[in-house]
Amino acid sequence: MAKLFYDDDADLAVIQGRTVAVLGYGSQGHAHALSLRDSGVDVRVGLPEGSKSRAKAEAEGLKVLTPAEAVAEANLIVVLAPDPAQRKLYAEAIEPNLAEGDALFFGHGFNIRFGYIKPPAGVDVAMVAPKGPGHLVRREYSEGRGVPVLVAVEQDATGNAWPLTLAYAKAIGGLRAGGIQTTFTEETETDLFGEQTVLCGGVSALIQAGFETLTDAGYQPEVAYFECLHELKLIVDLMYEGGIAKQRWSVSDTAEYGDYVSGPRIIDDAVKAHMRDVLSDIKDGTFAQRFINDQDAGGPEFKRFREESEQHPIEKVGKDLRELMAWVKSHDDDYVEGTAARG
Ligand SMILES: NC(=O)C1=CN([C@@H]2O[C@H](COP(=O)(O)OP(=O)(O)OC[C@H]3O[C@@H](n4cnc5c(N)ncnc54)[C@H](OP(=O)(O)O)[C@@H]3O)[C@@H](O)[C@H]2O)C=CC1
Ligand SMILES: CC[C@](O)(C(C)=O)C(=O)O
Ligand SMILES: [Mg+2]
Ligand SMILES: [Mg+2]
Repeated sequence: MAKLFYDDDADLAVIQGRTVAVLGYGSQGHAHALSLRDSGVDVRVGLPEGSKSRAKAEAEGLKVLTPAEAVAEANLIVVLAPDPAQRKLYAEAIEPNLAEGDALFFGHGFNIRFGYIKPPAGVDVAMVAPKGPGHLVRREYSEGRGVPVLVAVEQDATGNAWPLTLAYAKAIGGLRAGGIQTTFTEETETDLFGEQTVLCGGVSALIQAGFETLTDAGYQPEVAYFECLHELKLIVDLMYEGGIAKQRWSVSDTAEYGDYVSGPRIIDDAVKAHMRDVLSDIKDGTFAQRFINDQDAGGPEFKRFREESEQHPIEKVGKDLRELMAWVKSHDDDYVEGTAARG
C-alpha cells in the first residue's frame, strides 16, 4: 500500500521559517511561487536578465532576482525551469551559491534520475511533483482544492528533509488532494511513461487518428471534432468523478457494449508491446538522451514536431467551433494559440 500524506501530516511553520527561491516562472513556477506566498512563505523568483517572465512575476508583487542572486539569498531552492535548461542553470547559478544545510527541490526527477545534476553531500535534495499541469495546480489551490503530488527525498543531509518536503507540498495545496511517497526514479519513469503513452502522446494520437478516420471516410470535420475531441472532456469528467465504471454507467448500453467489443480491437497486444518499448527507452535513458541532444542543438526536431502538429486540420476546425461556445474559453490569459506566439 502506498504511503499517503494529507494536510494534518504536515506543519506549514516548517517552511514558513525558510527563505525560498523559485527558479522559473512558467507553468509550475508561477503556481508554486504564488501559492507558497499565499501560504505565508518568504518567496523570491529567480529569472535571467531579459526573461519574458520577469514582468509577470513583478506584476504579482513578487521579488524578482537573477537565479544566482535568488539562490544566494535563499535556503530552499526549487528548480522549476524547463528540464533541459536545468543542467546549465545548476552549474552556473545554483551550485556556486549553495550553502551547507540548504534544500534543493525539484518538481520532476528528470535531471537527478538521469545524472545531469549531482548535488553535493551537505544539502537536502527533495521533490514535490504535482500530478497535473501547473495552471491547474494554481487554479485548484485558489479555489480551495488541490492537485495530488508525489513526494520524495533523495538526500536527507539535515535530518529535516521529510518535514520540509511535506510542508512544501501542503503549501501548494498538494496535501488537500493527497501526497504519495515515492522515489526520484519511480516518479521520473512513471511520469515520462504516462505523458508519452497515455496522457499526452497516446490521447493526442488517438484523437487525431479518430478524426482522420472519420474525415477520410467523408464525414464532416465539425462532427468528427465534436465526436473525437470535445466530448472526450465530458467523458473524462465522469471517469475523474467515478472511474471508468461511472463513465460506463452514464453512457448508453449501446456505447458500453461497443466499448467492450471494440476497445480491445484498438488498444490491443501490439499497442501494449509498443508501450513496453517506450518504457524501456525511458528506463535506459534513450529518450532522455535524444531530448537533451536535440535541445542542446537548439531543438530542431522539437520545433518541427510542434509546427507540424499545429497544422493538423483538427486544430483549425476546433478553433472555429470553440469561438461559437462562449463558455469554452481559455482560463489562462497568457495562452496564445500557435507556434509563432510560443517562440
Ligand atoms: N508543466 C507542468 O505542468 C509540469 C511540469 N513539471 C516539472 O516542473 C518543471 C518546470 O516545468 P514547466 O513549469 O513546464 O516549465 P516551463 O517551460 O513552463 O518554464 C518556463 C519558465 O522557466 C523560465 N526559464 C527558462 N530558462 C530559465 C533559466 N535558465 N533560469 C531560470 N528560469 C528559466 C522561463 O523564462 P522565460 O519566460 O524568459 O522563457 C519561464 O519562466 C520541470 O521539471 C517539469 O518537468 C512537473 C509536473 C507538471
Ligand atoms: C502530463 C504532463 C506532465 O507530466 C504533467 C502536467 O504532469 C508534464 O510534464 O507537464
Ligand atoms: Mg506529470
Ligand atoms: Mg512530466
